[in-house]
Amino acid sequence: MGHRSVVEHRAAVERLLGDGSREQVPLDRHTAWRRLAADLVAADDLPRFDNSAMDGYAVCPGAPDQRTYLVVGDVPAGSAPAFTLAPGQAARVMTGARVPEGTVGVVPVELTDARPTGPAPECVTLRQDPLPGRHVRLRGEDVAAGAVLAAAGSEVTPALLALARSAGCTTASVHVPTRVAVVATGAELAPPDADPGAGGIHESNSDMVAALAEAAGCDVRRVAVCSDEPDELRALLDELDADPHVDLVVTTGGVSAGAYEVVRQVCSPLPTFDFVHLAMQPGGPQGLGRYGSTPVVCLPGTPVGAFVAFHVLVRPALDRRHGAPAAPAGRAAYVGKTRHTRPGRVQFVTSVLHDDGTVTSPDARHLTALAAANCLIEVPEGVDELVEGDLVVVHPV
Ligand SMILES: Nc1nc2c(c(=O)[nH]1)N[C@H]1C(S)=C(S)[C@@H](COP(=O)(O)OP(=O)(O)OC[C@H]3O[C@@H](n4cnc5c(N)ncnc54)[C@H](O)[C@@H]3O)O[C@H]1N2
Ligand code: MOO
Repeated sequence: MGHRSVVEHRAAVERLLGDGSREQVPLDRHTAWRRLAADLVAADDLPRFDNSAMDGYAVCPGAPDQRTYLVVGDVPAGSAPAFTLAPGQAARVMTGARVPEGTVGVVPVELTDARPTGPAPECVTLRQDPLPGRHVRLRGEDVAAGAVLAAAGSEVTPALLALARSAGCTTASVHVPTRVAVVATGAELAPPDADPGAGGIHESNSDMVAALAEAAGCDVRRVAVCSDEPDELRALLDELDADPHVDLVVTTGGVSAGAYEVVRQVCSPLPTFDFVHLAMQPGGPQGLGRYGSTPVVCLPGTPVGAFVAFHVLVRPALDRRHGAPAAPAGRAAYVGKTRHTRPGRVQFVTSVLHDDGTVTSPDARHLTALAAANCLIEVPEGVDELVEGDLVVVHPV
């Protein structure tokens, strides 16, 4: 086993996963949270035409003291008035309706003598002057056709969906989700509905890693649990390699120094694989390579190690494939309580970042600490103590 820095291994995972692809997809709710692969450009003006922001009367003012106007038309939303207002004329308009040519301003129905419902009256008396532009939304005032609504790399949020659809966009070029298979290995692992027996445990990594992959924008195609039998893992990897719908396999367990390390037994003889011990804790033992033509990233079996390794090593490569901007180098926080750390390796401590900017770490070996964590403190290699009040770098998880 070689020794490798986190930075070096993260780069190796990025090289292994490579670039993703892009596709043109309908701009609907299924596109939400994906990343744009190209700028999204308005197809239409928004608004598409001058329209009323109020239920009321579109008015073309007459004499300065004129209060009562002839109502020459009635315009519900969705219709296009075929007439033009002359000075001294008004038309009843509904919110969102196209205002007739000649409209100077709109007076809300509440500020007139007209009843809000029923047929339009012949005349209307205004209690407010029709101010120029008042309650009129002008064509293109929000966005002009051809304007960039969101740059490549932006996430398609529900609000961006609303903007883009309103501006007439029907499709978008987005990054294709990486199709992932997750394989948890270990003879001791019992599925949730099985009795683990005397020496077995409740299996948990497979769905944790699958959920992390989905949160990273992946399309999880397969979640499997495999024993420590090399032939069983080989058969499963053969099957996944033959599946054209799998871009990446993530395994957990079976990579350290024991006698039954199935992932290492099956993969380390392959010249395309590399098993290393990273200068990082947890998540130190790691492997990566190609099984056939399929990239495989091998995470350690401890749930905390697998979680941390996914965040620190795999997520950045997925973000890159999915067009997300590179994660910031972390944010600063103050240590809330003094604690020892192990020197000699970079530590990623599952921790809680509080609203007051302090960060505390329950016993990081425990899954309760993992479940409570909202960040990882990155403790540099040489540091053996985090002292209350010290500034540290944290990464949100
Ligand atoms: N002699 C050495 N022993 C170990 C070393 C070492 O360097 N020398 N490294 C330790 C470190 S650090 C880690 S991390 C683990 C990694 O071991 P493996 O990746 O081979 O994982 P396993 O041995 O299969 O399992 C470790 C641990 O996690 C539990 N586990 C495994 N898979 C699951 C799962 N899907 N769901 C829930 N829990 C799981 C498993 O039962 C073990 O308790 O090696 C250390 N040993
Ligand atoms: O590196 Mo292991 O993941 O310490 O626990």
